[in-house]
Amino acid sequence: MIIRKEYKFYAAHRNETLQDKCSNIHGHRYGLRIHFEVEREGDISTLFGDFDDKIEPYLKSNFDHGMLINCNDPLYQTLLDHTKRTGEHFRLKVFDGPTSVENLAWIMFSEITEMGFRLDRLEVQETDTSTLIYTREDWVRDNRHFAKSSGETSNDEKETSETPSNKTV
Ligand SMILES: Nc1nc2c(c(=O)[nH]1)N=C([C@H](O)[C@H](O)COP(=O)(O)OP(=O)(O)OP(=O)(O)O)CN2
Repeated sequence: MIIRKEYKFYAAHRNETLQDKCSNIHGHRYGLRIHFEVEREGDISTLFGDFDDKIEPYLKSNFDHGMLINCNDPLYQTLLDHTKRTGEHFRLKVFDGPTSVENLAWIMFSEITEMGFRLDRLEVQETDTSTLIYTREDWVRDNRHFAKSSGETSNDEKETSETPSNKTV
């Protein structure tokens, strides 16, 4: 059985690796459709509120009204220097690679799995016309890829030992 829950957050980012408009700092209203695998016990499965109790604070503290940033982007150091100089802090979700919707989906799939949920798929809508549908198979394949690229043995369903944002897709 699948329960699909919808969430959204607003965040800035840029893709400095694309030599086009996307290398400018810009923002999106990211739409999420999270497909949770659930089992019913008696008349009901997981309560809808049980998902919200974990996902909403996760999005608020990590993403909403923040910036997705590649730690290899020179802009990241600029932001850190600003914080050092002024004491002003920003909400930054740090990626170890470009802040593509593919990398975002992998990080979120991993971190929501870490909360104890089992996901069937995760849909991330970045613009009015573009949505990434990221399945469990995609996630397992990415885990193997990252494990191989970091020379670790991957236990398929487990994310690699490093935190998700230390990897790129
Ligand atoms: N495969 C991917 N392609 C693109 C990504 C991505 O993460 N993965 N990201 C972008 C940029 O973030 C950009 O902001 C969106 O690009 P754009 O071409 O404007 O996207 P749409 O055509 O979907 O936007 P509409 O406003 O709906 O026309 C680019 N590509």
